[in-house]
Amino acid sequence: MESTENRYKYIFDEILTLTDDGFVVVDTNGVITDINDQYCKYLKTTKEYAIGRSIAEIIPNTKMIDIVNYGYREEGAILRLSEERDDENDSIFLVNRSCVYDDDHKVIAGVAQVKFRLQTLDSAKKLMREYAAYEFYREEYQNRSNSQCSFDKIVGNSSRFAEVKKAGYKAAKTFFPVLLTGETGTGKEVFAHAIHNSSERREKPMVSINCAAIPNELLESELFGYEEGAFTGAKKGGKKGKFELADGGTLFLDEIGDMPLGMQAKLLRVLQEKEVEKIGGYQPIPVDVRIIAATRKNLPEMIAAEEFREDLYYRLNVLDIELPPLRERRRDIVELASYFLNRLNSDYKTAISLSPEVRECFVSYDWPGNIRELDNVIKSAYAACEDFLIQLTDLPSKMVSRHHLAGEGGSSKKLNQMMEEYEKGILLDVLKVCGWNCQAAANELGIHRSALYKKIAKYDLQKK
Ligand SMILES: Nc1ncnc2c1ncn2[C@@H]1O[C@H](COP(=O)(O)OP(=O)(O)OP(=O)(O)O)[C@@H](O)[C@H]1O
Repeated sequence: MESTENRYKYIFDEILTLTDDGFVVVDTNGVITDINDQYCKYLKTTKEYAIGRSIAEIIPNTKMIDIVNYGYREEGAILRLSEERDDENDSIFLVNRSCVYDDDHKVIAGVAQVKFRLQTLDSAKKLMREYAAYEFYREEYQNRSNSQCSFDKIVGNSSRFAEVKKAGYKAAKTFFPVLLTGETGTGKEVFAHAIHNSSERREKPMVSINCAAIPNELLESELFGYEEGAFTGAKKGGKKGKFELADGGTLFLDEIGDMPLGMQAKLLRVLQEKEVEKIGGYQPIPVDVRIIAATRKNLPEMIAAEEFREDLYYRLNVLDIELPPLRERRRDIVELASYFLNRLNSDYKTAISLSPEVRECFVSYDWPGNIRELDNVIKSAYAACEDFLIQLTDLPSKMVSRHHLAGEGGSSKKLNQMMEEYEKGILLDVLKVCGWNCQAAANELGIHRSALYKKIAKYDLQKK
């Protein structure tokens, strides 16, 4: 049976072999009794040579002689082992030194531990810090996108828009692809976010790509990624494509109507196979992505003109949601305008409001740029306004001149005529949406049913 002393010697040797650190042990005279290979390798010596020699001979600037002579310990000291090494980082380490006592508290040896993996530890700490920062921004981003883009936060309560929101909410509860159509600035992107944020995928990323904004030759690498060395200028380590980044979440393909035909074929293949092949890669990567596409183009017309693939259209257009232009939901205009103005008021601690004439002008204007245009008009009027009230003079001249056709320079009768036309338009919209159910339409308009009958008679409104 092994003696206790031998047993510990074997264990001690094994520990010195297994560790990544350098270890050296000296006796009370500073003579090396043990040293492991890791330390020898660094010192460019061998165990056979070092053991039995004074440590000062092997490491000229050693402190181990003091440690055993004066009996103290030192933790976390920075050591620069050799001045001659050219790579400075390679010669700086963290060192723990200590003396060993026997039962009578007499110094019997000195031990030094050199942490060669200092750089690795530092990198790990740096990574941890960066990961914490990344987590912070990820949560912030998620909070912001969740708070700004959920269906209950989307402004607009006209019956036409409420129907569209309902369709969006229903779509969010399925996993089918969604095609969002509508003029520019009608809120397609906002809707895409709301669908993602109301879906089961909300904890996973929603990744967006604007197919019109990316040059054709880059679109493929943006969507599918590439392997290192795939082409001249490819990044070291390659690059993940949007499909991979959106794995488990949603990929928003904005302006899909601008995707070149060649790319449409590749996209179709990915949607069919549910896997992507990186440029320069051989292994297909499985991806689980929900697609939401958007366009302001008329895809059926593009299909007829052979500019858009019909098979891709049917893949994308499982659920079709059309965002109505603002002029078809005039009841939302003032609410949206107030929403944008309140946002500015709260940001800049002001209390600016809209004059009744401005409201009228807004309701009668056609808003070709839709909600985006309205947002911009509010911003420029807010900047231009001198009192606490936004007046017609603060609006872009093209809007006011059209509005003035009805007011200034003419009689008030002309304005009345215009207002009546708009009232007629709103009544027709609401009646249409309510299927000509007068009670429902009156409720929607917030007027009594008899008042609605009078207006129907006044304008001679009829179901076509
Ligand atoms: N219902 C809404 N409530 C508040 N702001 C909205 C709403 N819909 C859209 N917006 C704002 O209007 C602007 C345009 O919206 P968005 O970018 O979603 O439109 P889009 O239809 O995707 O436009 P495009 O086709 O030009 O890309 C954005 O600033 C958005 O925040």
